[in-house]
Amino acid sequence: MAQYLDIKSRHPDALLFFRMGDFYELFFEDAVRAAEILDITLTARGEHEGEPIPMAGVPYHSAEPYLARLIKSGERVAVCEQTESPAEAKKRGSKAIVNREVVRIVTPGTITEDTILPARQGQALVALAFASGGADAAIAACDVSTGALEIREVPPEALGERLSALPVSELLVTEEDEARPLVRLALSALRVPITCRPKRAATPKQGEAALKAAYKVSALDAFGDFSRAEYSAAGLLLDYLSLTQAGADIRLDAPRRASHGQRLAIDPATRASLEIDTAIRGGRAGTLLATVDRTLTAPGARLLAARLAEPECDAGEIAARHDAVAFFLEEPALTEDIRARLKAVPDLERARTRIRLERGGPRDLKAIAGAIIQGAEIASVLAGNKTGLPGPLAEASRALDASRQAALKSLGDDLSNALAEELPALARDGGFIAEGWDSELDESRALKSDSRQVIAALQARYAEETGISALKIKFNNVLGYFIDVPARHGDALLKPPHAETFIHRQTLASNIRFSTAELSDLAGRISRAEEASIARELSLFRDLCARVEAENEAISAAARALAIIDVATSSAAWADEIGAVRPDIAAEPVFEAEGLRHPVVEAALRKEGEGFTANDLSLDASGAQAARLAVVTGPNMAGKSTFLRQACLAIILAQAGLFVPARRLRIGLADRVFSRVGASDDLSRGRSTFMVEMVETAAILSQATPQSFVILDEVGRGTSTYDGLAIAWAAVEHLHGVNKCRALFATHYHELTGLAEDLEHAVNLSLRAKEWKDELVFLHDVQKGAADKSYGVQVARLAGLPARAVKRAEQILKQLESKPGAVETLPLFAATSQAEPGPAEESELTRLLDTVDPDGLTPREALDVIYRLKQARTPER
Ligand SMILES: Nc1ncnc2c1ncn2[C@@H]1O[C@H](COP(=O)(O)OP(=O)(O)OP(=O)(O)O)[C@@H](O)[C@H]1O
Repeated sequence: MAQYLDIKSRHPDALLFFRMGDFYELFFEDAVRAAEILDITLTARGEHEGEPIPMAGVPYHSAEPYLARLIKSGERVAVCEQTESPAEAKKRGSKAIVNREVVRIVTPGTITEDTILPARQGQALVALAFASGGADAAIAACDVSTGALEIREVPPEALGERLSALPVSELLVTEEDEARPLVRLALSALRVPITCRPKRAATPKQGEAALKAAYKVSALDAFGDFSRAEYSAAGLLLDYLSLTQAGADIRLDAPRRASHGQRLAIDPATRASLEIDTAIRGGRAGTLLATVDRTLTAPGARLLAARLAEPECDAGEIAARHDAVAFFLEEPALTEDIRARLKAVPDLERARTRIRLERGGPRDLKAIAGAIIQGAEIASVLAGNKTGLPGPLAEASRALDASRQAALKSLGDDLSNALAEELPALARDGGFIAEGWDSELDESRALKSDSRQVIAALQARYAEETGISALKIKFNNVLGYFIDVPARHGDALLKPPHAETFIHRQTLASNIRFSTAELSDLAGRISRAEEASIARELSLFRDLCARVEAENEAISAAARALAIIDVATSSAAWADEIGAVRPDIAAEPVFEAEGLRHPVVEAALRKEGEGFTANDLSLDASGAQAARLAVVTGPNMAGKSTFLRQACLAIILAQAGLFVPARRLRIGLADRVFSRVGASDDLSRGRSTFMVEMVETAAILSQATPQSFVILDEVGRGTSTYDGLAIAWAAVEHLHGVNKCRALFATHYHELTGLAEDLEHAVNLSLRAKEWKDELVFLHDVQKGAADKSYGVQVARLAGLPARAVKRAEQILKQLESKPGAVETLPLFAATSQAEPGPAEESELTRLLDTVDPDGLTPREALDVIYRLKQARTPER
C-alpha cells in the first residue's frame, strides 16, 4: 500500500490504474468513482487506518473499453505498470515489491487507441498562449494519433473562430489566460474539456527549448521564425505531452505553419447555423459534411472534414483540388478501380503513430504493410491513365510509387512476409512472426514443439516401465511438469526399484504426484525454448518497428497521398451522383449562379421522393454586373432560408475544393462568410434571443469586407415590430453602403422592399407561392421583385393551428389591411369569448359526418368516429 499511496500522491487529479498481475486495480475514492461510472463491483481489500480499503478492478486484456468510458465521462487516468517481472524483483530480495511506474496519463486529447477514437474524426489537443500582455495570441494544435502538429498566430479576437474550426478534444491554457475575457468568450461557445496548466509551462523560452528537444535540433531555423506567442503555445503543448507520456520521446511530425487569413474565416455562430459538420441538434446527421462525404478510408474522412471546416482562400490550392476532382470525373473506370482498392486500405496514419509511440502491436505493422502495398497498386493504376495526372495527384502518386520509393516498398514486402496470418493484439503474446522468416525463431519453436512430443514419448515409456497405464505427465503453474498417478498406484512408485527414479512431490486425496531428473531437465529445456522464442519475437518486433521509424517520412507522405486520393475520388463520386459542377473562380467579387441547389435539403427531399427547385442568383460586390445586396421576401415556408444558405454553402464547398450542386457557378473568392439564420436562445450563456441576434449582427456589420459573403435571415424579429424594422433597415443600409459585400437579407418586413428599390446596388427577390383551391402551393422559385402577400395565416392553418384561431386571425388581418395602424383599435378580447362554433369548425364537423357510413361501421370504428367528432368540436383542448 505504501507504494500505491506514494504513486497516487503524485497523481491526485487522475484515477490511478494500478497494475497487479492481470488486472488494473483502483483503490479508495478512485475505486468508488470508477465503480459508479463503469458499473463494476466495488469490493474491499485489507485495511488502511482501521478502515477497509474500497477496491475495484478491470482486466488488463480488456481495459480499453473501460478506459474509453472513463475518459468520456471527463476523467483522466494514470496508467501505472509493473516495470519489472516478479522474478526480477525476487533477485533484489525475497520481500522486494515489484517496481511500478506511471507510464502514461490518458486524457481526452492524448488518446491513440483505435477502439476509443472515432475513426473518421480527427482529434486535436490544442494549447493556447498569449504574448505582449495579451495583444498577440497563438495556438499549437496536434493530433497525437496521427503525429500532425500545427502552430499559428491568431488575432485574439479570432480565437473562437479558429478553435471552432478544429476538432478540439482537449484545450490547454494557463490559469491566468483562462481568465481573459476574450478567452472566456471563445471557450464558452466551445464546450470542450479544458486543462489549466501552470504559467511556467507557457513561456517563450520554455517553448523554444521544448521544440529543440522534441525535434532533437540545436536550431529551429528549418521551421521558420516563431513569434513569442507561438513559442509559448508550443511550449505549453509539448510540456503537457511530456507529462502525459511520462517523459517518453515526443514523436510529432515537423510543425506546419499557417498564417491567419490564408483560410476562409467562419465564425462559430456561422459554422453552427450552416450545420457544416455538426447539426444544430448535435450529431453529424443532416450536416453538409455527412451529405457530401463519400470517402472510403478513415484518413480520407478526416482530411475531408478538415477541408470543409476550414476552406481555402488560395486560388492556386483551390484550383489544384478542383483539377483532381475533374480528372477523376473524366475517368470513371479508373475512379471505380481506385475506389475498390481504397476500401481495403487501412489507417496508415494512426498505425504508424502507435508504432512510433511504442503503443503499437503486430496488427499495426500489418496495417502499415497493407497500406504500402495497396498504395503502390493505386499508384500503378494512376500511372496507367492516358491523359496525364494533375499536380496534386502526380505528387501523391510519386509518394506511393514502388519504383520510386524503394525503401518503402521493401519495408512493405518485409512486413508482409514477416507477419503471420493470424495476429495477436499484443506483441508480448507472441506467435505473430511467420514461419520461415527467422531461422533462430524457427529453431526455438521447433524445440518447443519437439519437446512436447518428447514429453508424450516419455509418458508412454514411464507407463510401460511401471505398468501403470493411468500414469500421465501434466503441467500446472505451481509444480511445472509432473507425473500424476492415481493414489492406489502411488505405493509402487514410492518403493524400489521405481523410488530411485520417481521423486515424490505431492500427495492429494486421489492422486500422487512425482517428478524425475529427466522430466525436470526436459521441462527446463521447454521453458527455455518458450522464453527464447518469445524473446526472439519481441526482438524481431522491435527491429520491424525501428524500420518503420526509419521510413517515417516516406510513410507519412504515403499516408497523406492516400488521403488526398480518397478525398479526390470520393468528391468526384459525389459530384457525379448528384450532378455537381466545377466552380469558376473569378478575380472580381461576384456570385453568379445558375440552377443552384441546397445539397442537404435536396438530399432530404430526394429520400422522400420529392424534387428540389433550383434557383439562379447574381450578386456583384462592386455593383458593376449586378446588385451587391438582395432583399429576399416571400411567405413562410417558401424557401427563403434554404435559398440564403445554399449560396453560403456553395462558397464553402467551392473553396474547400469540392464541386457545387448547380448548372453553373462563378464566384470571386470570399475572405469570410457570415450567416445569421433564425433566432436561437443561448440561455446557457445568459443571453436572450434578441441579445444573441444583436451580438451576431454587430459582429457581421463590423467585420464584413467587400470580399465577404453575408446572409442575414429575419434580423430584428426578436423584438417589437418598429424596433425590429428599424434595426433591419439600418443593417441593410450598413451592408450596402459601408461593408459593400455580397449579401442576402431575408425578411418579413415588407417596408424593406421599398428600401431595396431606393438603394443603388440593391435588388428585391422573392419566393413565390400560389393559392389553389383553398390550398397554398409553394413554388420555391426565386423571382425578381418583392413578394405581394405573406400568406402567414394560411401557413398557420397548414401547421394545424386550431380552426377557431385561424378564423380569428383572418378577421384581424382583414381589419389591419383595410386600416393600417389600427392595432390599437382592435377589439382584442371581443371575439375570443364567443363559444359558438365558427363556420370553419362547422364545416369540419359536417365534412367528418359526411364521410361516415353508419351501416358499415364496426363498434370500434364507431367509437373512433365519436372521438374524432369530439376533437373537431373542441380542437384547442
Ligand atoms: N428550392 C426548394 N425546392 C424544394 N423544396 C424547398 C426549396 N426550398 C425550400 N424547400 C422546402 O421548404 C421548406 C421550408 O423552407 P425554408 O425554411 O427555407 O422556408 P422559409 O421561407 O425560410 O420559411 P420561414 O420564413 O418560415 O423561415 C424546406 O424545409 C424544404 O422542405
